Amino acid sequence: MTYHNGNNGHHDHALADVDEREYETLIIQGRGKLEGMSYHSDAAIEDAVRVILKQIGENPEREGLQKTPSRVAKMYAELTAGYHIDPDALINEAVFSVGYDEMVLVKNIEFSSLCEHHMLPFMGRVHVAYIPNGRVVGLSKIPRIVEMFARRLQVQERMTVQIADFINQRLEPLGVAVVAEGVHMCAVMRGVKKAGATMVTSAMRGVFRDDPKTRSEFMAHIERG
Ligand SMILES: Nc1nc2c(ncn2[C@@H]2O[C@H](COP(=O)(O)OP(=O)(O)OP(=O)(O)O)[C@@H](O)[C@H]2O)c(=O)[nH]1
Ligand SMILES: [Zn+2]
Repeated sequence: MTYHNGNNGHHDHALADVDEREYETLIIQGRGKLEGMSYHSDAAIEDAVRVILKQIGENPEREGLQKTPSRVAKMYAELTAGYHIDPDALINEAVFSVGYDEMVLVKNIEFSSLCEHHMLPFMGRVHVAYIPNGRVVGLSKIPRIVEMFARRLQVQERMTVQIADFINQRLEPLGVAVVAEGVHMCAVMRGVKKAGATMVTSAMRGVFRDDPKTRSEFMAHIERG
């Protein structure tokens, strides 16, 4: 839909210059992968950033800001690349049959994401454990799975659950545990301004949910740092 201001056919604001179909195409062009692909800029995002710059009282044409709209557009392509990752390509058949049924734990996986409420970063660490049921996944794939769900607009709870459910579906293990610890810039830089507060979320599936001993073994591992 386009909006006209009614007098000379000019649009009210820059975003309205792009109709919806065009806008979708631009979004698709703007997508990026986590690596191995350059990020394209997105004209509609650039226009929107120029509007924001003007509205906060800045001059988008001044030297330091001239390239900012295209930088921001590329930045969003990178920070939201997780929407466009193909989970099958990510796993790349790196699921192996192994007769190992003890806990596999990958801890201190760093993540950064954007909160969906303010589009400000939240970042921290994720710890992932599972107990295989005949199948294990390539070690590097666990941080990649975390990235796929972090590089979207998120709430930390949903990111945590998505990581757990994805591993649960792909490996059908005896259990999965995911704990995320995040610091939210929307609570640090603005609003309540609580710099020291960390949010901890968890998702437990299978034996981690049903068996307190397995769960506390996992918690003991991650509390050790
Ligand atoms: N549960 C949860 N809340 C989040 C997350 N990221 C941001 N929030 C919160 O989402 C809430 C949005 O609340 P609103 O009252 O709609 O927004 P607001 O007026 O900006 O709120 P304040 O931050 O309290 O100033 C805030 O309490 C944020 O701290 C997250 O990952 N999980
Ligand atoms: Zn927020």
